[in-house]
Amino acid sequence: MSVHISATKGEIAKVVLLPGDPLRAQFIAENYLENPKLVSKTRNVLYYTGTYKGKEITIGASGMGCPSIGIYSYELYTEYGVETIIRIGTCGGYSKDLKIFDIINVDNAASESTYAQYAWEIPGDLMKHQGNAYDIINETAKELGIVVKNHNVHTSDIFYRKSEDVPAVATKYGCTAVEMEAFALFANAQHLGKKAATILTVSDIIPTGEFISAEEREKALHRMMELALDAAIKL
Ligand SMILES: O=P(O)(O)O[C@H]1O[C@H](CO)[C@@H](O)[C@H]1O
Ligand SMILES: O=c1cc[nH]c(=O)[nH]1
Repeated sequence: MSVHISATKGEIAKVVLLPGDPLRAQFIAENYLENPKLVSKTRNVLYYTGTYKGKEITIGASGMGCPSIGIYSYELYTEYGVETIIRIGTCGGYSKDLKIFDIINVDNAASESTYAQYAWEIPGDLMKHQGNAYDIINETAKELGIVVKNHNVHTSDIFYRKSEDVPAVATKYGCTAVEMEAFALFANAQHLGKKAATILTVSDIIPTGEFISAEEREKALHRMMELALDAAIKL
């Protein structure tokens, strides 16, 4: 039991899939895991452990933003012995070159966030994915015939903003899309010597204003879910 997760130590698997949304975690667990067991519901942030193709996997939520994923990923790595976290999230495309439902396997997350600096004294505005999960996701995508884009993304603290211009840090690193957690996840994993990857489905195209509904964000991300699960069983 940690401050924000009520599971007992043996109830969390070594590999955890981490969407932002607790109801997406519940949907994946109930539709893909064999014998899913609810192991934590502190603050209504749901964690389930079950098996997928015979391997034990935990699926839980990170909440939104660097502070929230910073807490959950730190407790999972340090209090539950988790070795790998794969974030499975949604993102907004900065250009019309991306299409709704495109999938990105994040190489680097660029951010204005002070999280890495102030938490772990890791300087700079770019954090890389950690360990071999990224490569395994790419290999698994090939096997499943799923097209993934290996892009840098922008991790922002901001969802709504005044200016429609692409923020400078995103331009600096060629980020094609924006989300809100990968930077802090990668920072925690680097500091702790753990593995972390982030797979994102494009849910909004910022220049055109296209977007998918909250229900689709919860349920219609099947290819990303299958990719993450089939990669997770190799980790
Ligand atoms: O769909 P999730 O995983 O929550 O990810 C994205 O969606 C949320 C914003 O709507 C932020 O958490 C952002 O990173
Ligand atoms: O952070 C996010 C996630 C989805 N769509 C956005 O525009 N931003």
